[in-house]
Amino acid sequence: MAVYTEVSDAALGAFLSAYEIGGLLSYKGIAEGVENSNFFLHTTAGSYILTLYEKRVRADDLPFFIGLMEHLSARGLACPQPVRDRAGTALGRLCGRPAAIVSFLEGVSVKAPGVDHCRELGRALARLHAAGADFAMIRENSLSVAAWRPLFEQAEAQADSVSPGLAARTRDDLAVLEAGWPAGLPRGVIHADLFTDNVFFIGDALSGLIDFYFACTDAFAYDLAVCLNAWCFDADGRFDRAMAAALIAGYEAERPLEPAEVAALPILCRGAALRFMLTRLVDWLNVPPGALVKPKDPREYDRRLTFHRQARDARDYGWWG
Ligand SMILES: Nc1ncnc2c1ncn2[C@@H]1O[C@H](COP(=O)(O)OP(=O)(O)O)[C@@H](O)[C@H]1O
Ligand SMILES: N[C@@H](CCOP(=O)(O)O)C(=O)O
Repeated sequence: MAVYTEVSDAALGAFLSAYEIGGLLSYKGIAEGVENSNFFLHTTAGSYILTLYEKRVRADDLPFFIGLMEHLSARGLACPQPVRDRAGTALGRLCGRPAAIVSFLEGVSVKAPGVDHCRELGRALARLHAAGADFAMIRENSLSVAAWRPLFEQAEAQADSVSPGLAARTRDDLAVLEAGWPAGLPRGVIHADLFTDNVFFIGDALSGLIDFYFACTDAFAYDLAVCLNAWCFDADGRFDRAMAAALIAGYEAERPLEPAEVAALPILCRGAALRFMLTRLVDWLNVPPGALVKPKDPREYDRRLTFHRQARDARDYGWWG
């Protein structure tokens, strides 16, 4: 359960008094998520999500995240809409943390996605990229290639205790990725963390995207690479090319990839896998005492890297041109 900061009834009541969202009927900590503390709020006016921003979220970045959700909602993308208080502010402070209230989205995340889910996801990802095109703010990706070696250095000494040989494998990956990381690809607003738990469906239809707290300005194809990693490996860690083909086809139905993006897909996928392996590894080795959180397993992404290391070109990822 990701609740790093406990919120008392009294503190929440005082915080909510600044908003026009009715009287509080109930609230509870949300079991899913790993980054922030999230609470489900039920008020006389409806349902909302309260987020207290924790560790990896920099306060300076919050105006980007809040502004982006407002921008995307205004363009019809189904994503959380920040709620402003009576003073017109969407960012407050609660229990010593920056905090915001956003609209509640209906839908459920799929644990075992299929081809149709992947096609829908691809379309939604391309629509997100299009809807962000005229968003004025810039946020560089603070978890891109330059951040990976410093992350690894935090965990290097203990890496082999998590998986034998992990330190050496990671050193090799870093050398390849730092030498060959592509520059100059089409870029704009990307989600950068569109895992299955951040995508809601109602029946077979995609109903919303959540969790924009890694969103940034980076290569569109890197976002696709994050999704290929998160959606297209089965429970045993085998890559499912049919799901990947559907994801890419869904994306290309809205926004065809440029040749340079197609050529870069293998290295982008390898880099995306390393990024999640490293943040998971650091978290795995540093669970805060008393935190109600289940860290995610870095070994899942160590296994994905085995696939990416031997991939030759975009066809290995289901792209058929
Ligand atoms: N706007 C929303 N509508 C409905 N549920 C939400 C919303 N935002 C978050 N949640 C719920 O809270 C969980 C954790 O949110 P998330 O933003 O992924 O947290 P974290 O950033 O801590 O990983 C989600 O898996 C979902 O169940
Ligand atoms: N998606 C990341 C962890 C971030 O968690 P989220 O709940 O914010 O998606 C991972 O799987 O490592």
